[in-house]
Amino acid sequence: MIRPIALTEPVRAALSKRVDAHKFDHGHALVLGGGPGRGGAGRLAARAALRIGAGLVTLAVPPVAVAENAARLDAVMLAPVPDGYSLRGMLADPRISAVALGPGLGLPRAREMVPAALWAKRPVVLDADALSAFEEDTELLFGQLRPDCVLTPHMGEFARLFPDLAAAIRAGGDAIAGRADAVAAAAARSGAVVLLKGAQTIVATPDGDLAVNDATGAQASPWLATAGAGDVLAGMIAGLLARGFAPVDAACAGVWLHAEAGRSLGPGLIAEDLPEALPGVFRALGI
Ligand SMILES: NC(=O)C1=CN([C@@H]2O[C@H](COP(=O)(O)OP(=O)(O)OC[C@H]3O[C@@H](n4cnc5c(N)ncnc54)[C@H](O)[C@@H]3O)[C@@H](O)[C@H]2O)[C@@H](O)CC1
Ligand SMILES: Nc1ncnc2c1ncn2[C@@H]1O[C@H](COP(=O)(O)OP(=O)(O)O)[C@@H](O)[C@H]1O
Repeated sequence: MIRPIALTEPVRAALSKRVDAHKFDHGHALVLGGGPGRGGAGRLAARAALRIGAGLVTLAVPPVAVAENAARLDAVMLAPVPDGYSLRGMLADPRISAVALGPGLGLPRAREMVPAALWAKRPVVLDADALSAFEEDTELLFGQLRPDCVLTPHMGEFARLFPDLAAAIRAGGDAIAGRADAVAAAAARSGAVVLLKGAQTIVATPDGDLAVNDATGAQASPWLATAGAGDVLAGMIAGLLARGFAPVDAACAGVWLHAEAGRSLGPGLIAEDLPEALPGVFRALGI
């Protein structure tokens, strides 16, 4: 049974901020960024995590990328994190309540940083290079995953981690039922929440919850097919995890708000616009 993703009243209520709360009540998201000249994707994710309401967001980059990022960031904080050892040290701070990595990370840095991020047993979003880096050894990745990890592949990344399931999707003519079965199987196999992106985005949990956000027909948002839109989604989900949302709720609410931001902007949108559209989306929801 596949349920449609909707923004329920409890989720809407959880998105608002209590009048007497302070920033640490809303969590601290850590986003890993890539090297010089590859920083855009991480910055998009970090900005999205902050806009969706995480109290603090830090972008952790290789020391050689600090100058580039310092010139581009204000509200998002910046930390030099050279290697996995250094990341583990940062994650000793229990106030860091969620981690996102993959966008723009590069495959070698992803291979080093993913185990360090998972070691800390904090909710984690794995996207882009954090998924592709394990194409040759998926069992190494799956052996470290937990139900509070959210994997956010597009179809190309999904095929790298689950080639047989991607083949089954293709064999079924890319029909929604076949995609849903494949994502459910991927969640069961990996032990994590799996979110397969696309015009119809599917979310599955290891224990069998299955949901779809259908951005076709009246809900179409075709201008989301633009570079960096997925990096923004990863950041939104990380921000919600940092705020304490359950993994499946963070994934579903993130997809819903991302699509709504896309619809509110319409033709001409680029990835940078999506986090900036969230205040308008929240206003329309009465948040
Ligand atoms: N502004 C930026 O800095 C951006 C950086 N990006 C980063 O660039 C790196 C490479 O990511 P890419 O996803 O571009 O490239 P990848 O090579 O990882 O994946 C793209 C490949 O997958 C295939 N594919 C199959 N189905 C697909 C689907 N539904 N959607 C997308 N691709 C599909 C494509 O044909 C292509 O061959 C990542 O680190 C990513 O985060 C991108 O996110 C784009 C924006
Ligand atoms: N035609 C479409 N209609 C609605 N949403 C789309 C469409 N194409 C892509 N998207 C959404 O846009 C985002 C694209 O992410 P992704 O493919 O990872 O791009 P990138 O790697 O460039 O960030 C996903 O959230 C996906 O669901």
